[in-house]
Amino acid sequence: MNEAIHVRGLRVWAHVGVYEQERLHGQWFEIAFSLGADLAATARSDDLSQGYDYGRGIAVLQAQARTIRCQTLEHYSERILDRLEECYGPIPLAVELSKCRVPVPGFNGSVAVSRRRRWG
Ligand SMILES: Nc1nc2c(c(=O)[nH]1)N=C([C@H](O)[C@@H](O)CO)CN2
Repeated sequence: MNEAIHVRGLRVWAHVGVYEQERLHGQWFEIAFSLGADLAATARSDDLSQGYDYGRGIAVLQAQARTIRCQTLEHYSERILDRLEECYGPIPLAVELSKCRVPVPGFNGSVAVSRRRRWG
């Protein structure tokens, strides 16, 4: 993929987790997503209507986070890709979804899954 828009650091509170407590109380996630796209038209014209507005993707994922209920990062990332595809059409998409504080005793790191559709 030669050209892309990268959105990083989108933090959302979502009710996702294998444990019932995670789904009940919710927790922080961080989303990074990329839109594989030819940016030349917007670059030449300086006209966003000829390209991809990353603000729309941010807004749809913020809205999704408020309502989604599921167990695994894998499934949540699939649903994120579904939403981005609804928003932008069948373009190359990539997402990295991180759980910011993982409820595993003695572990203070984060975990992430990365997924792609139509990407290289
Ligand atoms: N492959 C995965 N493994 C686990 C997940 C997950 O989403 N994908 N989630 C959990 C729990 O929700 C975690 O937060 C604490 O154990 C466990 N393993």
